[in-house]
Amino acid sequence: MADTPTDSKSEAPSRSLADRLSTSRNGTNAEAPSFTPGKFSSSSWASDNSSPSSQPGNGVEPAKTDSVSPPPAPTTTASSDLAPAMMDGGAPWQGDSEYDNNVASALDEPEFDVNVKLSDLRADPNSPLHSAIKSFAELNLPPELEQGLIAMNFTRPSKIQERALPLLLANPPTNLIAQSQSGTGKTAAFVLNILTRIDRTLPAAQAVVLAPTRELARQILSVAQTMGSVMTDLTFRAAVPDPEKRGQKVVEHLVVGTPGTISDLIKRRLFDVSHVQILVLDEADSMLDMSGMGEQCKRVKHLLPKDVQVNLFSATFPEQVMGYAYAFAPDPNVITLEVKQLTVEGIKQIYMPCGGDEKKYQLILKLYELMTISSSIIFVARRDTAAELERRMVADGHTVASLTGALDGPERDAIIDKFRKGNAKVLIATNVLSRGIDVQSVTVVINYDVPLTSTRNPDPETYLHRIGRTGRFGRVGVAITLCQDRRAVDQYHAICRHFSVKPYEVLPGNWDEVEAQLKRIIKGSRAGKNLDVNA
Ligand SMILES: Nc1ncnc2c1ncn2[C@@H]1O[C@H](COP(=O)(O)OP(=O)(O)OP(=O)(O)O)[C@@H](O)[C@H]1O
Repeated sequence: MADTPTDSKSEAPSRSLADRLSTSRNGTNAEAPSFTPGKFSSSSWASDNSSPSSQPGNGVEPAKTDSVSPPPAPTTTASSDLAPAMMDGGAPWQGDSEYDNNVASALDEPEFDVNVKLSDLRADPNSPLHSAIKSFAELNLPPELEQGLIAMNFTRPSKIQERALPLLLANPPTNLIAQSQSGTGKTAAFVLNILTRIDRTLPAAQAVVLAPTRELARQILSVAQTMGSVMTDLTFRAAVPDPEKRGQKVVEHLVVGTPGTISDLIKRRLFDVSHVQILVLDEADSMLDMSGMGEQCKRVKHLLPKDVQVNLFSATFPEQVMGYAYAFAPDPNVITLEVKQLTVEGIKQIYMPCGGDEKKYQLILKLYELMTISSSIIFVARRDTAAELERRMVADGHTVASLTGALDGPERDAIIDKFRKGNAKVLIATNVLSRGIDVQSVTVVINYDVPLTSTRNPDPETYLHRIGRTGRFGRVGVAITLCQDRRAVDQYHAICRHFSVKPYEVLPGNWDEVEAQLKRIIKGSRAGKNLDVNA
């Protein structure tokens, strides 16, 4: 098992992937993938440029309503055959316990000519980034928080922020179940409510946010710290497994953590929850999954004051968890989306049938040869697949890192931080990273394995969350799913049918043609429309 994060410069021969990957960040915007460095110059993905997304409006229901010579390819094993410890996340969550190189490219045009501004997206009432109001000021937030929003560079609310905030901020506090597409700003919605309600003169914990992984908990905490940066005396605590903090009392105003750690702190009387007035579950549908963290979340809630305001946020609320959601957050206001509204138009969805596991591995190498990618995540189903894929890619000269639940907390923190900083450009991950992680430079997500549930059925929710690691807040992204056999193709199509999505099929083989197709797809992204890639 390649437990060590590899960014192995010593082994990197002539073809270091990192050398060919551009860190194309411009302001807060990441560059969309382009092709064949040297031939195809990167487009200027200027700040605020992106493709339009056309999502129907959110419906607000008011209240009550993986070298050598040659090693085997990383295998894709049916999840039902797995020792549970090999799996991370997905459905259900495992918790925090946690070639020919002859591409005669015709892609020598300097750049695509279509740019669509974020402001255009915001003007489109069907976009999830649209809001009727022009600024956060109209939400009557405390002035210090407006300063925090300036620190975040947020000028206007997104649709979910515009709709959720008035419901969250109203008094008496009411529970909320809120759904909005990936990357549309749900974090800010619940953090703003929390920061508005905390009484800083009271030196006690007043808000608890539960997240499924330490990475997401740390990310949420960091958003809150930035937003609350001008609020003097506001204190924060990450409650994730951390040997250094074991035994330390929780006295901070806002506590963000994983449910196991938080319930443990409360039970050991290290966390006085008597002043907690807000409980937020991010990725609430996976948190409430009774085969996952549901019991731990219930336990935490039962330890909190009875009148706590409960906020459940996610991009997905499958029908089977809605009952748990209503029981967990009684009498809520509800903001929901129809299933066909859930996919983000800016994320171009591609699948590539590739005829076997070894061919799948070769395809990965080829894709990284063809595309100049800012940052990318390769999702795999199993920890051993991640380890083997990492080992092979490194042996083949690529610089990659991998993050799975097999690593201990500090190792995970170091890897995700390195990826965020752009010091690792390719991250191989299990589903432990499929939800919530916001790294704007991620322009490509590759599903090395079609996401499946523990019962080996197609897993649309995990798919949606995985591909949602790209295309954040109006940016362009590409999601490529590799299908090693007919069955995987069928499983992929079942997922697409679930979301009423018509994916692009790109057949490997003729690499000139593959390159041309990918180019057309991305061009279509920038133009905000689906082009006929076979045209
Ligand atoms: N009003 C805003 N203006 C500009 N950028 C924003 C705004 N709100 C959020 N963002 C940015 O959008 C990105 C996505 O936000 P966030 O991570 O909260 O999305 P999310 O809806 O929680 O996604 P997911 O479902 O994947 O968890 C972040 O980089 C955040 O900084």
